[in-house]
Amino acid sequence: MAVLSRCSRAVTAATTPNAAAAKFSYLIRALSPFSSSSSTFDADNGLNSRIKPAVLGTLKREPKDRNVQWVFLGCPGVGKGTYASRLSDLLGIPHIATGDLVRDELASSGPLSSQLKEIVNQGKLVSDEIIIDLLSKRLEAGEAKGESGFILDGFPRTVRQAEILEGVTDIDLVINLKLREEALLAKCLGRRICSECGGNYNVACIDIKAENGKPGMYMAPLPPPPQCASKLITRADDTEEVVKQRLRIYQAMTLPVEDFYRSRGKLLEFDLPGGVRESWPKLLHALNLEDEEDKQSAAA
Ligand SMILES: Nc1ncnc2c1ncn2[C@@H]1O[C@H](COP(=O)(O)OP(=O)(O)O)[C@@H](O)[C@H]1O
Repeated sequence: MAVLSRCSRAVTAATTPNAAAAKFSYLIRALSPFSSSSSTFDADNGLNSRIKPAVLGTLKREPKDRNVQWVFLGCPGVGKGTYASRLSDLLGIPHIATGDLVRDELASSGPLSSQLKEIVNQGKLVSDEIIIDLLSKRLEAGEAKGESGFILDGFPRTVRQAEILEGVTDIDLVINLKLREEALLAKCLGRRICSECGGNYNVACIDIKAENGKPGMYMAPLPPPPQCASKLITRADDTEEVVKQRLRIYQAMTLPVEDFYRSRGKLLEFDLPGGVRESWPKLLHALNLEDEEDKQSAAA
């Protein structure tokens, strides 16, 4: 769509968040024809009662409703990809991970490839312009296939990215995944990806003992299915040094994004109580989505 490529170019040229937002607006408005039907958050209620009606409202899929537009926030290794992809399967909404878009670009040996490789392998953030350009193209391709709604993972990662997104579409809910710091590094180092299907697994077995009044935590490994076992690869940026740098950059650049959404009443804080088996049902409960899973299991 011409409008979309015009917008990608416009964002590249923009110098301030407002200018970028104004130009980028063509893009997401074109992708979200129903973006004015935003969720209603009741700031006077408690967190769950504030979130649940919004979630339910967007799941009703009444004729004029669009699909949900959610964002996953959280430190490297917290499990954004795992939970976003499960929710994407459950709700039939695309899971768009900007880290995957960057890795696809790296693998393509396109013009950006060597520039990106250097940035990513040092644990640094890619420029807002490049990431918005990659995201625009992904959204455009999705729109052409009739996609509606999204679960974003890894975007926004700076306040400027959040301002641009907020300026152009309504994000219904931001799920902020939290995990004890001791577990994050081990989770990144244990991460394995199937080179064929892209599935995410983890060989780390996290067993934090209770200490000084703090409870222990156990997270079982997430093993690959037999067909993926011989095709596992490790991300080049999942080395100890680079993960530590990514964690530092998260604190500096992405923590303020949590505040950005918190102040707008869109942030759902979710403390992961353990591994997927323990955490998934609790996350569904927090999102009031247990019925969706029951329906899916019954249909299977
Ligand atoms: N929104 C973004 N802004 C800038 N850089 C990004 C963004 N998303 C991904 N990247 C780049 O891609 C890398 C991998 O991203 P991701 O897979 O989301 O990693 P993480 O495990 O650190 O959450 C990041 O370290 C960064 O270089």
